[in-house]
Amino acid sequence: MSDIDQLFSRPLAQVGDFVFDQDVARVFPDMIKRSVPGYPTIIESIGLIAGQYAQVNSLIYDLGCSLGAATQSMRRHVQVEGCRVIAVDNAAAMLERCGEYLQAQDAMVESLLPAETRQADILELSLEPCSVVVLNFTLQFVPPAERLALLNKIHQALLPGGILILSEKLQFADLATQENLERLHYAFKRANGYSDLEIAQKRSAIERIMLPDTLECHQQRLVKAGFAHSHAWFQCLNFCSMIAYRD
Ligand SMILES: Nc1ncnc2c1ncn2[C@@H]1O[C@H](C[S@+](CC[C@H]([NH3+])C(=O)[O-])CC(=O)[O-])[C@@H](O)[C@H]1O
Ligand SMILES: O=C(O)C(=O)Cc1ccccc1
Repeated sequence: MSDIDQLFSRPLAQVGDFVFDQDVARVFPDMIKRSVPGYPTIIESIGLIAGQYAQVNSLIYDLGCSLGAATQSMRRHVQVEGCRVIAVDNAAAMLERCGEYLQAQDAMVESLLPAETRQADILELSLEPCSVVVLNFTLQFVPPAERLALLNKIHQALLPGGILILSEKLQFADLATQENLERLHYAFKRANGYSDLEIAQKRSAIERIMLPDTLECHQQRLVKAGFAHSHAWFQCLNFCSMIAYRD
């Protein structure tokens, strides 16, 4: 169903900005697993964590769902009456495949948590009251100036006792730490079969559109958005996942 990622394997005359189009949708499961250290663990754990915080008769949002890996995991783990997942992405090619994967999951497993897809810009979407919101490697693609407003909106929509699960690639203020973890991330990609050319071209494609923040920046912004309590629950190299609590 999904192909091997070879999108950056040939030398390109010019590397344009990365877009979530049909070519990316076709290889995305392979690309993200070979590019993000800890991704399978994060996906499985999102289901587990959501299972602890999902509330009866409430919504769960998966914002920037791509092909719906986090949504599928939550559907496997959450067994709460009247709960429903809304999986949102603004990329038509990604969301179309997400819908197909969710249908395939329905065909394989009985009585899963209901899930629906919605094509929308998460910056414009109005959120209904919800118990769990997932931003799994999505905030890093949102323009930095819009990030606080998005987190504010999420905090306002969360029910008391609700949580935001926020996963991001991290930047480090300390130069040596930044260089060490970046080098290890490249070693991870090399070990997963990417060539130096693929790594360099992918880096050029994402450097203008994917802008990671430091952990401190995330924590301070979460506080500003109203999340008095947050902490990391996972880090592998320069990739991290946090939980932020709506008191
Ligand atoms: N403004 C926006 N509105 C809606 N969607 C957006 C927006 N900006 C970016 N996206 C979407 O956010 C997703 C980011 S990928 C998330 C992986 C997934 N969460 C996973 O659990 O596999 C991360 C990565 O590729 O590194 C893409 O599908 C974009 O179209
Ligand atoms: O590939 C990278 O270097 C990344 O940081 C992660 C990534 C994964 C999939 C699409 C875009 C970025």
